[in-house]
Amino acid sequence: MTKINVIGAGAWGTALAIVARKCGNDVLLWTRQADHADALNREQTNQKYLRNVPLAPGITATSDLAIASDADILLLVVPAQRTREILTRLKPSLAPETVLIMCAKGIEQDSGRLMSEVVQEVTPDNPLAILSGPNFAREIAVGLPAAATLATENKQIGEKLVDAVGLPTFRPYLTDDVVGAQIGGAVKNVLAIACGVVSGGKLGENARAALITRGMAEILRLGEKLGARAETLMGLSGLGDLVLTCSSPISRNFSLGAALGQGDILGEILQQRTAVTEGVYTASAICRLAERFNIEMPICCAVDEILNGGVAVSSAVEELLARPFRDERLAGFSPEKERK
Ligand SMILES: NC(=O)C1=CN([C@@H]2O[C@H](COP(=O)(O)OP(=O)(O)OC[C@H]3O[C@@H](n4cnc5c(N)ncnc54)[C@H](O)[C@@H]3O)[C@@H](O)[C@H]2O)C=CC1
Ligand SMILES: O=C(CO)COP(=O)(O)O
Repeated sequence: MTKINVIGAGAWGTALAIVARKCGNDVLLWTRQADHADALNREQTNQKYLRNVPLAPGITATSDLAIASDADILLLVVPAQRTREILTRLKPSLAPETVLIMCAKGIEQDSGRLMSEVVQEVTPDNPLAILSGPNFAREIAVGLPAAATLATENKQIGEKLVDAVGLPTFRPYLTDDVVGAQIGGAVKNVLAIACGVVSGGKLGENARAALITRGMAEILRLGEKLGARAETLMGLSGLGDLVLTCSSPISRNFSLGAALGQGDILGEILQQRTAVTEGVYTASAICRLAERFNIEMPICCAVDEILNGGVAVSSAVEELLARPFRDERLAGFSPEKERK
C-alpha cells in the first residue's frame, strides 16, 4: 500500500486526503494544531475548513510533523507563503526518496520564487511534482468530477503518481512542464480578485469576460519569460483554473474582490476569514516579476495597487480603461516568433 501523507489540513489538503484514501492508499493528514488533529480523528470531518464533508474512512490525523514526514508521497498543501517554513521543518526527517507533490498556488512574496524553486532550494534531493487545476476543494471532496495537471520531469514517477491519486472523478493529466504548471494557478488568483471587483462593482459580464481574456495574455507573457510552454498555460492549470476562479463566488479570491468592489475594506475582509486568499499575497510578487522582466501585466498590477498601494478601486479601474488601444496580436505569447 502506498503511504501518502498530506501536509496541511485546510480545505484542499482535506479534499486531497479523501481522494488519496479513495484510491486505496494509507493516508495521514497533518495539521499544525494538536486540538485540530484530535477533532479530525474524533469527528471524522474537518469542521474548521471543510464543514459537513465526511472524511473517507481510514484517514487519520496528526500534529506531529516528524511522524507525518515518513511517507512514499507527501502532498504539500499549506499556503504558499508558509511553504518554505514547513519544508525547512520537514527536512531533517525527510527520506530522499519521498516524492513531494506541491499543491499550493502562489509565488513567494519576498523572493519572487515559484513553489518549485522554494522546494529545490530547501529539499533539493527529493523528486518533485506539481498538482494544479480547476479544483474547488469541496466539489472534489464530495466526489464531483474534475481534472488537474500533474507535472513532473520524471515520467516514471509521474505515472506512479497518476496511479496513486487518479480516480475516475479526479483525472490527473501528466506533463513535464513543471514551471508552466505553476504559473496559471498563481496568477489566476490575482486575476480572480480583479474579476470579483468587476462583479461587486457591477461593471457587467462583458467587462469580466474581457478581464479573463486579457488576464490570459498576462499569464502567457509571464509564462514565456519564466520558460513555460504555451500549451500548459492553455491547459487545466492555466486557462482551466482561470475560467473557474474568475467565474464563481465560491472562489475566495473572487469573493474577496467582490467585497472590495462593493466598497468593503481589505483589512476587515481578511479579519473575517479563516481560509487563505492567496492572490492577496502573490499580487505584489507578480507585479515585481513583471517589472523585472519588463512585461506588461496591467490587471495584476492594478490589483496590487488596490491591495498594497492604497489606490481606490474606482481609480484603478479608471487607470485600466485609460490605457492606449493596441493590436490584439501583440498581446500574447511570442507573437513575433509565432508569426514567422
Ligand atoms: N481550497 C481550494 O479549493 C484549493 C486550494 N488550493 C491551494 O491550496 C493551498 C491551501 O489552500 P486551502 O487548503 O484551501 O487553505 P485553507 O485556508 O483552507 O487552509 C490552510 C491550511 O494551512 C494551515 N496553515 C496556515 N498557516 C500555517 C503555517 N504557518 N504553518 C502550517 N500550516 C499553516 C492552516 O492551519 C490550514 O490547515 C493554497 O495555496 C490554495 O491556493 C489549490 C486548489 C484548490
Ligand atoms: O484554486 C482554486 C480552484 O482551483 C481555489 O480558488 P480560491 O482560492 O480562490 O478559492
